[in-house]
Amino acid sequence: MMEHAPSLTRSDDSARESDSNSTGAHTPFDRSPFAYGQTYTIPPPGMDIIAALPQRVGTPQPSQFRAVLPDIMDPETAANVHIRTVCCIGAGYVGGPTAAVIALHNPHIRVIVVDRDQKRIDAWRGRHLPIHEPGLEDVVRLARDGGAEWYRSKSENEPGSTSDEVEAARQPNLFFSTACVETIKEADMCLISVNTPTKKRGVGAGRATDMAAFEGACRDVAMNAKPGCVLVEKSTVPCKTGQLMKDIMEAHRPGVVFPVLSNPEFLSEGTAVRDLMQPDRVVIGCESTISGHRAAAALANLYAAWVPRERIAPINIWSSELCKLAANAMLAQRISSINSISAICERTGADVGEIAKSVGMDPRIGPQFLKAGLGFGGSCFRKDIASLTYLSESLGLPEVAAYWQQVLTMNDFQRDRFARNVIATLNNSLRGKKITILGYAFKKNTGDARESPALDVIRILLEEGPKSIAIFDPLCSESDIQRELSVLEQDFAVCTPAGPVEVLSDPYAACADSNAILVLTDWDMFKVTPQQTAPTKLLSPAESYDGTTPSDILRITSNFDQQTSITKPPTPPRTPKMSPLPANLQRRLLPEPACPPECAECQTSLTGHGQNDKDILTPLVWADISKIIREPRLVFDGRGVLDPRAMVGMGFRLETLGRASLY
Ligand SMILES: NC(=O)C1=CN([C@@H]2O[C@H](COP(=O)(O)OP(=O)(O)OC[C@H]3O[C@@H](n4cnc5c(N)ncnc54)[C@H](O)[C@@H]3O)[C@@H](O)[C@H]2O)C=CC1
Ligand SMILES: O=C(O)[C@H]1O[C@H](OP(=O)(O)OP(=O)(O)OC[C@H]2O[C@@H](n3ccc(=O)[nH]c3=O)[C@H](O)[C@@H]2O)[C@H](O)[C@@H](O)[C@@H]1O
Repeated sequence: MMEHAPSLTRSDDSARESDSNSTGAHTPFDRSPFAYGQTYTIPPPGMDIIAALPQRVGTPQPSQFRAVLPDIMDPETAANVHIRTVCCIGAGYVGGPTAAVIALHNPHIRVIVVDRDQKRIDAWRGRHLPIHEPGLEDVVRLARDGGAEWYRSKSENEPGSTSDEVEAARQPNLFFSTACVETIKEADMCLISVNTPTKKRGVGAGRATDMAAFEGACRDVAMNAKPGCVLVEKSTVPCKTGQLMKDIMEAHRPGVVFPVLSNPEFLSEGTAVRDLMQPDRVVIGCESTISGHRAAAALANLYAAWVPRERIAPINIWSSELCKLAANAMLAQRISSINSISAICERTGADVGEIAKSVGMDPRIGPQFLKAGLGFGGSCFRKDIASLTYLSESLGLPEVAAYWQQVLTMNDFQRDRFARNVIATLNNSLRGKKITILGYAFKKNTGDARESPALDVIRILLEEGPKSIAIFDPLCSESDIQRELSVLEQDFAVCTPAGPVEVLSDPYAACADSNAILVLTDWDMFKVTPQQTAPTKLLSPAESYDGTTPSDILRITSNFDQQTSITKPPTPPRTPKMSPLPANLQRRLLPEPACPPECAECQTSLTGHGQNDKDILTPLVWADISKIIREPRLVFDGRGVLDPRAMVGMGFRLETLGRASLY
């Protein structure tokens, strides 16, 4: 292995490395971006700011070394750093899919994903992947399990030809392991994609980034990596974290060069595979040193296996770190902007959907991220804006911090006023009342229950002491939802047997006898289609449906005056499974034996072998729901997914964020 190690030492670059003097500080917030042992004087008006930056004695000016630096996009430059083994640290929503797509497109490279969480690693190795992402299963299977040899008739490509040609079997090149240290020792490149949440306590609590996991991963690398191993920040980190990494490496391995790159990830959950397969851009931030450029070229080369080179953007490392925070902040800012307008709409009779449409038709603005609703959730927007706010404050820019803080304030305002409207509409009391929550995930097509807007809504509702809160989500598991809700346990009994909150796997059971239904996720299955406006056949309990599985029939026994039994609509025929792989790769997938009948995951998990992504989209029959909820059939649409006319036509009273009430 060692013979293939990237053979960079400090002497290669000593004249040109732009490392700064370390202050030994532990987070980039502890120091000004210009500090690192130097002072910076604000230049007089009109003076070139770059020219005013302090220069280290003996450090060549950028203009001096630019000419001798190799071109990052030149494949020959990449050839200077031999990448045979990539270690991806962190097998989460980013690490797993990213590693899988890199491995798929670079069959000659071994990609090993490591994590300390044994359960997660076991799941990645098994048939039920730990995360649900459309198309992910096929990508993982081909890279992890290898592909069958394939006899391709030449006539497929050359009509008239009769001879066959063989595509060799594909060897597995994606591995999952808990052996972090051993894998780091082998790696030529380490992608760090561990979690970087907001600090919960201590200095900067609630805003600063908790770098503990990231620093831990860096220390593991520092103590074990081969000299010259390329370190890649994939996690979203505060600007100047690259310096922190260099400081950690220098502390443990003085004098050894470890090039540091920033390669932020822009994928969205629910579309991760598509985003990775067809990225808008791949940003690679590097230092202006020979080792930095060579390392960046090597990473660019991995991506160039499937991403057009013009979409790979080599930039300054600090710009790269900051552009990730800026991108998330600006996307979130659009959501808060349209949500602020939605509040005005409700008081004026304007319709926020119409406004978003007309505003978005201006090509300078564009239609995306203008969907009003409960505001943004998920594990990233809030923490990244908090991080940007904290960074701004640390840099002595309170006005900038206040500007971005307002995006978060507006987000909180939105879910707060939504929940308060529910309470007000129910006569300011939830005592003895049942509330149904349809959708817990922070957005559709993901089973990620983290940082859901639903949590804030539930917290406010619980203050009113409802009789019960029934939650249904097609993909979030009961255990994940309960884990998220457990943060409320200090104030309320929540999911305990005596607690009011229950997670149900059947939407009709969740809605039965409810005083109000709250739609909190934009799942397609909640949308109203013509099919959903027609009730399915209602059966009396006596003539109930003789289906074979309990979930095919729902008998709702409520304290309604009449007992009703309702059949669910027939399950639509299974649609062919969506695969991101081209046909020639799909047919090389190795057959997977079925799980044993007692496989617990098969009963509960919606991910894994054979799972059809469209199975989770079986539409809800609102006409049936109108018969099982209490008068006045209140529905609160927090995501703007329900058609007002259709809902009112079915007898519902509908309240939608950003629209005047309809009933
Ligand atoms: N979730 C998303 O859609 C996106 C997340 N990001 C960023 O990517 C980073 C990772 O996010 P997720 O994948 O969502 O996090 P995650 O929480 O799903 O996964 C992180 C994994 O890292 C593991 N880990 C932590 N420290 C470790 C160590 N020292 N050694 C080995 N494993 C370790 C944890 O056990 C966990 O499984 C974060 O910085 C996030 O901001 C960026 C773009 C999209
Ligand atoms: O850094 C990250 O983690 C990622 O964060 C977001 O991706 P994600 O959070 O997965 O999902 P989004 O589609 O951005 O939605 C975020 C939240 O905003 C809400 N949203 C989105 C769009 C909109 O118009 N309105 C709206 O309320 C969604 O419902 C969801 O709660 C970004 O879109 C990704 O580019 C980024 O990589």
